[in-house]
Amino acid sequence: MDRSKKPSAIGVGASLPQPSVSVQDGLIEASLPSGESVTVYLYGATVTSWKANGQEQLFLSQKAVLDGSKPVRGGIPLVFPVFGPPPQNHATSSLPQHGFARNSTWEFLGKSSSEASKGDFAVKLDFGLSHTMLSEEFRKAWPYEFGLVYSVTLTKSALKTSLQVTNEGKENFEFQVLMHTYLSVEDISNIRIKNLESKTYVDKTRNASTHTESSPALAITDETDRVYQDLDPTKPIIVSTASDDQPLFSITREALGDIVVWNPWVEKAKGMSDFGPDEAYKNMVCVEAGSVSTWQTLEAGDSWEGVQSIKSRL
Ligand SMILES: O=P(O)(O)OC[C@H]1O[C@H](O)[C@H](O)[C@@H](O)[C@@H]1O
Repeated sequence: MDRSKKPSAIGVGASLPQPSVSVQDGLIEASLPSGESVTVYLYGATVTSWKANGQEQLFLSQKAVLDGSKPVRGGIPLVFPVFGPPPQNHATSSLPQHGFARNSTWEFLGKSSSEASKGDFAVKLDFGLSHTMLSEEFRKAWPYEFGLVYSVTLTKSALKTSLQVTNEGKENFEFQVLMHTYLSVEDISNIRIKNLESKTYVDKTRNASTHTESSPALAITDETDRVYQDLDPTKPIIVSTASDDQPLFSITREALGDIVVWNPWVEKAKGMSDFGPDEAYKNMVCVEAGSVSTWQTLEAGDSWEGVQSIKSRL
């Protein structure tokens, strides 16, 4: 008799559904028994899909390039160590727009899972990037010894992304960081963004002029590219529907005091070769948690951590 095939009490227990993680061809996928899932490319450690409540929550352009030849247009690209075009006469001056994190290949450091209560799982995926892993071009352009650990945690109710930056060298460096989240929405005209009222913002569509937000519920009706500054990270940014005031997303942050709101609208969308279809600007809004209005200085040996947590359809 083949005893190895005999069912046992332990065997029955072990067959209860568990989170699963698959790793193949530069792609990590995790899913929970309750149906939520997340997909992360090693290229850029870019989250490209997050499914919750039976629906995709992130926008990914149909023309997004996924072969590692350019940053992914959609999902959650990571911006580090500079946001936007680098300033002149700064340590980041020779880097491309938004730095190198989104266009470098990260390593998968591993997974862990926990069960808060019966059947309520969390699965965490960790990714790493360090100085020696960069291309020669990026290493030369930003010669600091750094370590990044990016953790993506999927639970039934939320997707949490946290980035830890460590200065592993002997000299201080300055950085900016941003989680460039492309949220998927059905119809941009029915979207309102709350909890920005009375905050100062820089409008990049109007010569980087400074304004104060007057609206309690921001509507996107044109090209929008604003950097809201000095928010209370623990106060959630709420993305809701205009028609019935239903909350779609709630975004809390730790140590990420700025929020960028971006929608390319008609002309800019047409002008991006990797954005498509042209009309897809109606189905996305970027609400990007970051620390970009000033520079973080990291002393030798020190670490810093920024966290974003997105809940969907509360
Ligand atoms: O085209 P990318 O380099 O991906 O940048 C896309 C967008 O990112 C951010 O939201 C910036 O505020 C925008 O100014 C920029 O256009």
